[in-house]
Amino acid sequence: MTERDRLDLRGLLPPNVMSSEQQIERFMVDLKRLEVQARDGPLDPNALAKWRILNRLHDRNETMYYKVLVAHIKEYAPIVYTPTVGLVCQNYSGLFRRPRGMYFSAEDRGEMMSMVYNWPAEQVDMIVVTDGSRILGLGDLGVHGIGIAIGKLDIYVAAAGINPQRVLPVMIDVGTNNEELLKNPLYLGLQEHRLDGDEYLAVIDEFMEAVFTRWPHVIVQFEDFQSKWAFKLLQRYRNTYRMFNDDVQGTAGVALAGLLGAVRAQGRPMIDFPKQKIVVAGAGSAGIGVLNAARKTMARMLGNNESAFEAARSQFWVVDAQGLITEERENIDQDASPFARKVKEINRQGLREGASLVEVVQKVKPDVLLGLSAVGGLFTKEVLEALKGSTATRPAIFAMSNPTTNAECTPEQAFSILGENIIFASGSPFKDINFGNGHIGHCNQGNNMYLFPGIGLGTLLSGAPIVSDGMLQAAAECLAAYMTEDEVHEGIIYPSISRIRDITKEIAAAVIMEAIEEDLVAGYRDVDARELQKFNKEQILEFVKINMWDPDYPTVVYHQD
Ligand SMILES: NC(=O)C1=CN([C@@H]2O[C@H](COP(=O)(O)OP(=O)(O)OC[C@H]3O[C@@H](n4cnc5c(N)ncnc54)[C@H](O)[C@@H]3O)[C@@H](O)[C@H]2O)C=CC1
Ligand SMILES: CC(=O)C(=O)O
Ligand SMILES: [Mg+2]
Repeated sequence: MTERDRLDLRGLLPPNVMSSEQQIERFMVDLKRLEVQARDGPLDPNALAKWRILNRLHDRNETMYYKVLVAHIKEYAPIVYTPTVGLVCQNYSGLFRRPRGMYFSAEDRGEMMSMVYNWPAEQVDMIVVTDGSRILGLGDLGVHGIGIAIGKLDIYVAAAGINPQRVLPVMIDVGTNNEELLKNPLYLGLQEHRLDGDEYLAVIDEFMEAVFTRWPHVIVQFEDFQSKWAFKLLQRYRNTYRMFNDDVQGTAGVALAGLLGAVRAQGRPMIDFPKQKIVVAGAGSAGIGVLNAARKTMARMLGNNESAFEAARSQFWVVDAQGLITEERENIDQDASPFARKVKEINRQGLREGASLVEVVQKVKPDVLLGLSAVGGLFTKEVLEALKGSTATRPAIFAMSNPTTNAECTPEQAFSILGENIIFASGSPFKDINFGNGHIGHCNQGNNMYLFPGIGLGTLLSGAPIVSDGMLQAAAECLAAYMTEDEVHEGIIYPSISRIRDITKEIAAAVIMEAIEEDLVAGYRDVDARELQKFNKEQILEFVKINMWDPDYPTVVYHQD
C-alpha cells in the first residue's frame, strides 16, 4: 500500500494486493477454464474468447476498438454488454490482466478526495458506479462487478458518442457477502463482509463529494446496487447531484415505452394504456421503478389528480418471491407497499396474500406479464398456459431479467405455447423465431441500453444540474414514439440495436428540450444557456450530433498535396 501511495496509484488497482505466485495461479485458472469451456461448450462457446480479443484491442488501440464496436454493434453488444459481460464478471478473478477504471474501497475512507486526483484525465463527463451487490441477475459479485460499469460505458461511447477519454468506470468496494468470493484466494476485492447502515452511507457520500469536487459537471450513473440501497441513494442524491439510477429510472423508461408499444400493437390508441391489466413478477429496484413510472403515466392519462392516481393502482398485480403482495403482507417493503392489493379487491378476484404467479395470471387474465425477478424460467409452461386466458387480443410478455439464463422464459417457449399473436421482449438478446410459414416472431430487446446513453448525453449537453423526472419521461416518450405504426403492428416495439446511435441522438435531444422547458439548462462549452434556449428541434438535433465523438484517428501530421 505504501508503494501504491508513493506512486499515486491508490484507487487505480483493485484493493487486494496479489503476490506473483497468485498472479501465476490466476493465469493458470483462466487457461484451464478455457480448456473446460471449449470441451463442454457454454451457450456461445466463443463468447469469452471474443471478449478477450476485444478487450486486448481496447487496451491496445482505443479508436480501433470503438470503430469495431460502432460498426458491428449488433454483433458485439452481446459480448461487451449483456449477456457475456455477466460471464466476464463471474470469471473476473481469472480474466483480470490490466485494471480499468477506479476502485474506492472501505479501506480508503478519508483518502478519496486526494485519490480522485490519481485519475489521469483532466475532464470526466460520465461515471458509471457500482458496489457490485446485484450484478445483472447474478447477485453479489463484489469487486468483480466493475465489469458491468466498463460494459455500460462502452455502450455510452458507442451509442452516445461520449469521448472514451472522458469516461470513468468506478467500483466502490465495501466488501462482499458472497461466501465463495470471501474464500477465493484469487478474489481481487476486500475479503470482508459488506459494510451496512451509516458506515456504508459514509463511504458513498465521501465518493460523491470527491468526484463532484474534482469534476463538478460529471454525471454519475448508479448501476446494479441492491434494491435495499438503490432507492435510498437515489433519494439522497438526486436533488443535489447530476445523477440517476439506471436500474430504477432507465429500466422504467424502457419498460414504459414497451408497454405503450404493446398497446399500439393491439391496435388500440395509446390513451387506452390505463385499461391494461399488468402482472409484474419482481418487486426489486427494477420492478418497482417500472411500476411507479407506469402508474404515473396512467394517472396522467386519466386526468392527473388523486383519484386518477388511485384508479391507476388497481391495474397492477405484483408478485415477488413470497407471492402476490397484498396489504396483509408482514414487514412489507416500503417501496412495494403502494402496490399492495387491497384484501377486499383480491378476495373478489378469488386471490389472496401470497397467491402464486400461476394463480394470479389465471384469475387476472392480464394484458401484460412482465418479469424483473432475476429468476430464469419463472414463466413456466403453466404460467404461459394460464396467459392463454388473457383478455387481450395480443398479450405481451416481457422477460426482462438478465443475463440470458435468467430470462423468465425464452421466445421459443412463449411463441410455442401462446402462438404467433403475442408481443415478446427480453432483457438480453434472443434470435427472432421463424415460424416457417412466412411469418416471424419478433424478439425485442427490452433493455435500458436504449435509454441510459441518451439520458446521459442529453443531461451533459443541456448542462442541467439534476436529472429531473420530466427529462426521464421525455426520454421514455421519445423511445415510445420512435417506432412506426407498421413496425409496431408487426410486433416490433423496440428499434434494432443497429439503430442505437440514431435513437440515442433523438433521446438526447428530447432530454435537452425538456430541460429547456423546465428552465434547467446551463449550456455546454461555447453554447450558453441563452443560445440553447433559442434552438429549435432541428438545431438541437444538430447540436447533439456535432457533440457526439466519432472513433476516427486524429490528424497528427498535416501535409500539402
Ligand atoms: N432489461 C433491463 O433493462 C433490466 C433488467 N434488470 C434485471 O432485473 C432483475 C431484477 O433486478 P432487481 O430488481 O434490481 O433485483 P432484486 O433482487 O432487487 O429484485 C428481484 C425481485 O424478484 C423477486 N423474486 C424472486 N423470486 C421470485 C419468484 N420466484 N417469483 C416472483 N418474484 C420473485 C424478489 O422478491 C424481488 O422482489 C435482474 O435480473 C436484472 O438483470 C434490471 C434492470 C434493467
Ligand atoms: C440491464 C441492466 O441494467 C441490468 O440487468 O441490471
Ligand atoms: Mg443494471
